[in-house]
Amino acid sequence: MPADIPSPNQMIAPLETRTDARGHLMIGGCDVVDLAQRFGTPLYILDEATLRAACTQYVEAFKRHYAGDFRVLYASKAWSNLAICAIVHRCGLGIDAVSAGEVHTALRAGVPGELVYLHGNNKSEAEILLAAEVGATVVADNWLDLEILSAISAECPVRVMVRVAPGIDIHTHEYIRTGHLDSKFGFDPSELAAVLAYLARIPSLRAVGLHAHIGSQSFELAPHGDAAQLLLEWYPKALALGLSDFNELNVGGGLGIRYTDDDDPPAIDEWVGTICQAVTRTCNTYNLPLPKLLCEPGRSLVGPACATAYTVGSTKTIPSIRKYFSVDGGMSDNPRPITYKALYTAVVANKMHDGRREKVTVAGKHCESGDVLLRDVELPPLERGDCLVVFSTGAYNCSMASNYNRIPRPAAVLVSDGEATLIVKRESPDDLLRCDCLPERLQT
Ligand SMILES: Cc1ncc(COP(=O)(O)O)c(C=O)c1O
Ligand SMILES: N[C@@H](CCCC[NH3+])C(=O)O
Repeated sequence: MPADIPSPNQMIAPLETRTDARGHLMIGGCDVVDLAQRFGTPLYILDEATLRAACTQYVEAFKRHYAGDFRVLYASKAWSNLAICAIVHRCGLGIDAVSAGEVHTALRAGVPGELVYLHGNNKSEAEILLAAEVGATVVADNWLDLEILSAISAECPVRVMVRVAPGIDIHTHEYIRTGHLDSKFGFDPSELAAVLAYLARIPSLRAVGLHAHIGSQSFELAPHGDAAQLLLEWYPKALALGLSDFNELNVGGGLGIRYTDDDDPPAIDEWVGTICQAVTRTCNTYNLPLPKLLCEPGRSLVGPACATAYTVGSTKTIPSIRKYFSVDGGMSDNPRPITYKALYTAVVANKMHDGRREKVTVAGKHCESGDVLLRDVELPPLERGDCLVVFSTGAYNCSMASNYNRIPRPAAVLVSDGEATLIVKRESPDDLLRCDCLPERLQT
C-alpha cells in the first residue's frame, strides 16, 4: 500500500470522499445524493477502500514493528455482517466474537473457525460448545467459563486464553472503560495464580495465553503498552507451571477515531508500534520468546469507513434559543449520542459548494427528547428534502441499532470504484412483525 495513505482513524470522512462539479458529496466514487434516492434513507454507506486500508495498515504495522508471529482480529461487535467479515478476512484478519450470533456470522462469511476468538462475561454452554466444535479459541472470563470449558474439553479439546482486568485506567467515557479493577470483565489479577494452577491440572484445556482490553475510543498509547507488559510478567509463571503452550498474547483493541476536529487520535502505526515495543522489551527483560501477538480493534477499522445519509424533514425554531431540524432516523440507527453524549460531524450532501452557515440542532424522529444527533452545529441553511450525511458511523451504530418506535433498521450499501452494492437490506414493516405471535383468541 502506498505510504502516503493517511491512517483512516485520523480522518473524519472515508478516504474516498470528494465533491463533484455539481456540489454533491461522492463516497467511493458514488454520488451520495443518488444513493439516497436509489436505496432510501437512512442509509449506511460503507467505503470498502477505507475499511481495507485500515486492515492493511494494522497488518503492515505489525510486519514493520514486530519480529514475532501476529494476528489482527476484527472486533466484530463494532459491526457484524457477512460482507464486513468477508472483507476483513480477505485482508488477513481473524474475528473477535462475543456471542454465538457473531461466531455464526463469521463462519457463514467464510472465516475458518480457527481464526475466531470467543469472548464474553456470561457465555452460555451452547456458545462455548459451538466455539470448541469449530476450533475457535475461547477467552475465559471467569470461573464459570473454566468449569464449562473443563467439562467440554473431556470430549473436545479447546484452546483457551484467560482474560485479565489489569487495573489500568484510560481516559474515555466510563461506560466504555473495561480494564480498570472495578470491571465486570475478566479475572482480577489476584485470582490469576489460582487460574493458571487450575489450567495446569486440565491438559485437555490447551491454555495459550492471556488477554486484556482496557477500553475503547482511547487516544492514549502508553496504557496499552503497560497492559501488555503487565500480562507478560505472568508468562514465566505459566511456563513454570507446565503450561507449555503459553505463547500468545492478546492486547485487545481500543484505538480511538476522529469524530470531530477536536479529536486527535494517534495513527494505527503508532498504536501498534507502542505495543510491539513494550512486548519486545519485556520479553528481552524476562528472557522470553516473543509470543504470537494478537490485537482486536473494532472502531478504528470500521468506524471511519462509513457515513449515514438522512433526509431532512420538519423544522422548529425556538426564538433566541435554538433551531431544530429533524431527520428520518436518529437514536434507532445511531444510539451513541443519547448513550454516551457522542459528538459527530455532518455535511449536506447536495450543498457541498454552499459556503453559508447557520447554527442548527439536528434531531432524530423518535419520541424521546434526548434523540438529538448533532447539537448546535454549523451547516448550510437546511431545507426539507436535503440529504444530511453524518460521518464516522461504521462502529457501534448499525450493531447497536434498535427498532425503537417500530422504526425499521436502515439498509447498508458497500461502495467501491463507483459501484454501490446492497450489503444489508432495509427492514420492511413485515420484518418488524417477524417474531410477533398473535394468540388465536385475539385474532378475531
Ligand atoms: C474485549 C474487547 N475487545 C475489543 C474491543 C474493541 O474495541 P474498539 O472498538 O475500541 O477497538 C472491545 C470493545 O471495547 C472489547 O470489549
Ligand atoms: N458501544 C461503545 C463501545 C463499546 C466497546 C465494546 N466493549 C461505543 O459505541 O462507543
